[in-house]
Amino acid sequence: MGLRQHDQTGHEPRFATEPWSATTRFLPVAATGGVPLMDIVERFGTPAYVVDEADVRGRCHAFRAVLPDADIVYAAKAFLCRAMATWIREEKLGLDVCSGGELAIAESVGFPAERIIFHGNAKTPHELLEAVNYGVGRIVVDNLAEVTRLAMLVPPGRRQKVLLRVIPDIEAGAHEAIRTGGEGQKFGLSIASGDTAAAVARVLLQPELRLVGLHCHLGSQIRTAEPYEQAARIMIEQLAHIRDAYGIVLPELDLGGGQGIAYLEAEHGLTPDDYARTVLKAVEERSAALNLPVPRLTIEPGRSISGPAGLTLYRVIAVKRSLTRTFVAVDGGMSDNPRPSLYGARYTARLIGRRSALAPRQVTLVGHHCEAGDVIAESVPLPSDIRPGDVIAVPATGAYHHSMASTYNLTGRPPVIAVADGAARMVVRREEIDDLLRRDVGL
Ligand SMILES: Cc1ncc(COP(=O)(O)O)c(C=O)c1O
Ligand SMILES: N[C@@H](CCCC[NH3+])C(=O)O
Repeated sequence: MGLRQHDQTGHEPRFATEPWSATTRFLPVAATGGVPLMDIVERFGTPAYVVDEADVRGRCHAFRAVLPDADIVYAAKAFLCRAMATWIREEKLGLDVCSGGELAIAESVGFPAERIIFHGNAKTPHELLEAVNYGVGRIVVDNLAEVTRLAMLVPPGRRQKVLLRVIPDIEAGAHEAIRTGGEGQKFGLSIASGDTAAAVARVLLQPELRLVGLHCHLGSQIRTAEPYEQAARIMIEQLAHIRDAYGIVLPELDLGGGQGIAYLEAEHGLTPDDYARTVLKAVEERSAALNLPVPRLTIEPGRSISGPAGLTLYRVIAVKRSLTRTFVAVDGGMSDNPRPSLYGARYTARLIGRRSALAPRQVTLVGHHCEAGDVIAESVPLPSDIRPGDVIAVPATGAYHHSMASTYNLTGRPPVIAVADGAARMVVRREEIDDLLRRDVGL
């Protein structure tokens, strides 16, 4: 979802779905959603997360179009609620879940179990049991101990399909905290240490488990295709090693997610086209070279499906001109967007609801939390008459915002408002003080 700038007619910005193109940008584009943002502010208040259903569905189609033979599995951790799980189910994608909570949402909308992949580096026995009982299609084994633990939970007469999560030893991702493809981080089985080989041997010894393939996930917010090309080659080589060592050809290869998006106007995301072209070529070439059948591919995009489809609306509470900077403080902050403080993530923002003839000036958009680091965006150009009561929209907040929101300073989490066909509806309600107090059982 892009934000249309104020047009010459002075109309309020409306929702606008950006088609996938060579780049993903927040440039003026034709309005399609038809919901004025100020209507949402008036009906639902601020702060509020807004998600454009058509945009989400369009991004699902875009991946499906370029990878018609692959399983496209949406990574729920990016953004999940019942509405989102329903759209993903209707779009016939799979769902990657990594907790009992995410699985419960999937179950609550009747998400087909076979299309679910269950992840996690420390799945509890209870979570494993829930996953097995629901009949999830694949469980991704992350460590050696999990093999027997899982096998013991599978009911007699059933065989649980598993993938092994392998460390391809590739460094990719926008920040150290979201790089998961190298040695020395907590996810997956090392090839170099022999853990991958040991895990294959262990799984093959368990009649309750059926090893169907390998998985890797390099990291997140990767904006070029090269790391995926490398990963595809390394993973195909691992499939060939397994064939040579055990005489079995594993039919599936899951390359995880991580496709990057644009957060700023000057940035480019990794398009499904570029991603698919590079990965398919690498998989086909390397398979042919090693005399392996081309495996069935799975990918797990999260951010690139929900991220650009969302934005956050805030109300300006205070404007402070210090000696060095102008601070624009809004009614949300690090509780609804922890990404700047966790990963140094950068955002842009727009004034909506009124036009200003004044030239923009660079401001620092900050939240209301009791932390000096509670910054939503640095150096944002906003009109110099920005004032309390104004409404600000921050684009590209559809992934890892709602799902990572906290109640810091006992702030209730914002609602999620879905827009579709010119109408807005609340799909997750605002967290009220009563919700926060309900958990506190007192003395
Ligand atoms: C196993 C796995 N798959 C998929 C994803 C989705 O990543 P992204 O939202 O960057 O596409 C993640 C998160 O990084 C992950 O851990
Ligand atoms: N939470 C991270 C992405 C982590 C992906 C999960 N492995 C972010 O907001 O960028």
